[in-house]
Amino acid sequence: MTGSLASNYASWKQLQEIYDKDRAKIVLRDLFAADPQRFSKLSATYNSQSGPGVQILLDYSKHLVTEPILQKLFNLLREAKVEDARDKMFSGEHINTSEDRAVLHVALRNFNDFSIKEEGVDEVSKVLQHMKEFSESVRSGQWKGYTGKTINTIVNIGIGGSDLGPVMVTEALKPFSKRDLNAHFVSNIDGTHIAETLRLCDPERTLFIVASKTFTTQETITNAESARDWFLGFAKDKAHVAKHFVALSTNTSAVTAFGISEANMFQFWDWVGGRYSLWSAIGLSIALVIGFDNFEKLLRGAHAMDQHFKTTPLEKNLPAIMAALGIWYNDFYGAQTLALLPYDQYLHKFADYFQQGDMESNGKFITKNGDRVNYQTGPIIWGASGTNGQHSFYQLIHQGTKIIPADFMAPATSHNPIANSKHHRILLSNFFAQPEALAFGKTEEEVRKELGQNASEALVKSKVFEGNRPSSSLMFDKLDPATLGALIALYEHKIFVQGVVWGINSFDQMGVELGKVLAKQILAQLDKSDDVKGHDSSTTGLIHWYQAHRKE
Ligand SMILES: O=P(O)(O)OC[C@H]1O[C@H](O)[C@H](O)[C@@H](O)[C@@H]1O
Repeated sequence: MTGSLASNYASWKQLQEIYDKDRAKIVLRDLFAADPQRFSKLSATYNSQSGPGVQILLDYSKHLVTEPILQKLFNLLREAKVEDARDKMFSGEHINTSEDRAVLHVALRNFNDFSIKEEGVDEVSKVLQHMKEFSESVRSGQWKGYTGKTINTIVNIGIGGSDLGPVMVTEALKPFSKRDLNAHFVSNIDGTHIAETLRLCDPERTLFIVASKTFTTQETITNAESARDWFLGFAKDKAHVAKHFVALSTNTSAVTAFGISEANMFQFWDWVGGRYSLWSAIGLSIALVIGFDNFEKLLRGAHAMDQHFKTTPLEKNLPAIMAALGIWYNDFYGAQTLALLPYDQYLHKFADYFQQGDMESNGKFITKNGDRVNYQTGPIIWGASGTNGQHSFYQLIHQGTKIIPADFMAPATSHNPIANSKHHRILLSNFFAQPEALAFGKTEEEVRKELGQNASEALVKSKVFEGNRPSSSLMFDKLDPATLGALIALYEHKIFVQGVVWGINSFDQMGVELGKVLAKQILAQLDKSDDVKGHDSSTTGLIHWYQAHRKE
């Protein structure tokens, strides 16, 4: 079976030929010199067609592509039937084939716009209403803790998709937050995480949000139980749990078994993937922090991007363009990673968030048909906010031996225009300078001119920047809820398009299971050295070392 492999597409083969034959000719200095219109040709502006107005500029002119290459990349998307797959997703077909599920995070932010027939979709607005009422009651002080005091701290207990989205979004939208409501996020099973967080909490004024799609995740349930024990250590009476614990889940029976009543449960559905769940009840901590109206704007911003993705021809479709460029580097240039580099401190968790979003979605070597791919699939996602990265890892991006495509992003206007916007102007001058330096570098001739005749050969060589290092630049007005919603949806759909081309199922995550199963087996063997059985000598040796050294 090789029918499902992307490398069999005619356009893939043509792209390979171009790469093999012409790549030495793809030089950004020359391409820009030859065409003064390159920026206007290879940039696109997104204007939201609904919801709060959002504009995003995508400049992709500093990429190692020509118009014919782009055309071939779009041919590839068409050959892979991306538009057809997209329509199937939006209509609720069970495109998550291994789990026989629909993939409908778009239904969570749809506001009854597209018609989607799937069980649960008609309940979305009811859950949103529940989230609205609850978040307003907590924020207004109407909701009281067991001693009659208002809530001043929320603790979201969840991991993976039940943690990263709320963490990233609440950080990104801090200017919209209720500053006197503290928000903490506990994810790690390491007892240090919950212990250090509880030190910051007043049991009379803390609300715990247990966020777990399955409500069986070991880390989350263990952390939630420890939080409940801590709380009951003060409150004593189990009846008080109702005022301090709510659950976000698809699993009603496990939630009630934990002791949280159905009235305090916010439901979602199996067609919401964990890493696509911040739009669902999993976003309750977001609604609490920024208010429901802003949460709704986040959703509307994403929905407008959904409309763009659904209706815009591929050549002008931002997610499709970004997906196509990613495939070019990943599969032809052999790039291993994609760096996400936001020049906005509020987006400092953006790369962390899309590490799960992209790598859990497209980190697969088997196609939906069961073939092993003979090409690269999902990239390694990493990054940090600018300008911090410039003082650590950018050296390698500029002069290292690896090709590292990067997405730079920045707002035109800062939420904090301090010192007369001096900071923001310095920040943005770096945002403009880095892609320029990466693309155009500095030639030996330029270095010699700068250093003068007496400079040693070695010094001259060490100061040469080869350039031709590709990047996208994304700009938006100001980071507000709708803009953030659109940006997240943009990357979600980029991931989707790439998964379709590679023929993989972007919506399961079988790869996280094996380690979990082994950990459960090992947990039962940790007490006695004689119990350690069935492992290789390395794992056995490590467990024995731990058993000999532990002091508790
Ligand atoms: O929300 P939960 O069911 O607790 O799942 C939390 C996380 O756990 C798993 O390991 C999955 O790989 C993630 O996709 C998921 O987001």
